[in-house]
Amino acid sequence: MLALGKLLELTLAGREPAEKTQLTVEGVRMRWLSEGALEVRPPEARDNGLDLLLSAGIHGNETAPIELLDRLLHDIARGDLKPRARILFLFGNPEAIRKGERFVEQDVNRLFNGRHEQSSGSEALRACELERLAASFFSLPDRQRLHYDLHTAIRGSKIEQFALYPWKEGRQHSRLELARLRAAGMEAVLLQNKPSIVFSSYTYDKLGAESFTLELGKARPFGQNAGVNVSLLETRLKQIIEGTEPEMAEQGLDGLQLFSVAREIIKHSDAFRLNLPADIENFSELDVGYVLAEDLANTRWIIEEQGARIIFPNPKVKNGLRAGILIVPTTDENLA
Ligand SMILES: O=C(O)CCC(=O)N[C@@H](CCC(=O)O)C(=O)O
Ligand SMILES: [Zn+2]
Repeated sequence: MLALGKLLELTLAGREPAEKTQLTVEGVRMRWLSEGALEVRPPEARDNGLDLLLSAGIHGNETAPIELLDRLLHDIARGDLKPRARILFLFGNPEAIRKGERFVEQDVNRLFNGRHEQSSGSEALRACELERLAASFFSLPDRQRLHYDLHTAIRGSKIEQFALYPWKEGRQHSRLELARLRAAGMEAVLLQNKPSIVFSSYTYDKLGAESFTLELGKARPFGQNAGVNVSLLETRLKQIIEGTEPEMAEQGLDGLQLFSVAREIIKHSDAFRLNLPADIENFSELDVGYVLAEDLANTRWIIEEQGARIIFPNPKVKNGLRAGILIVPTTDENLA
């Protein structure tokens, strides 16, 4: 296998490759761009016009998606997977990946869409670099742009695999992309309804990509991901990469559950209290009238929405950040 196929090994060792560019036997060019960043380019005659950004390890302890990208890269470097798409592989937070932690000083996934400019430290610099790498990758005209930012969650979930679909004023969510996600094993999609500071929102909003955060299961250390079944996603990604994806029925979302955001729960102060058991699962339902959280100055978050569910509850986030998302079921009537 070509040395550049070992991007994960290089990243874990904090090493630069001796050769920055290598060609596979198939004529696929692999180019190391920066720590944890590698571009794959098919021979011109085989290029099908898709630019695919695959990122993982934005949170350093979310290893199943990192292992998945590592396998895809190995296959490309061995010549077993023959890309027709241009691909940018990104391991988001190398320092945190080496430490096996979600982040070192601050959550990289709260530093996009300009937030890194109001901050400092290595993670703010990394968010800036990731924006630059993504912007440069998605700068070629007249090409399709697709970004999957792969994650695993802190806690268990009643719905194991799901996607979050960013929002932009005047832009409709695509039914075809949802059908693609369903085929890739996603059971639910959260349709966002306001701007956000996560990586997928940046590439959706500023770079015009179809972008998604994908949640694939529960976060575990390297080598302990047998419980995270990414086989449908892996098969789909290989098909997207090789340009062999089966036709998607435009209408059929095949039981995909859709949710929208009712409210984001923001932690305003150290007095913030979240009234949920520590082991509560994502997508747990909450009854109307339930006092979900309390904060400074007698602020209370009380459930008013029928069918409300909670995802990503986390009272340990820094003040000013999201400590959970309250979601409600929605329909497919506003899809493009
Ligand atoms: O399990 C959790 O609480 C968080 C899992 C995770 O890292 N999720 C992403 C979602 C990003 C998005 O909103 O699209 C995150 O919180 O950064
Ligand atoms: Zn994550």
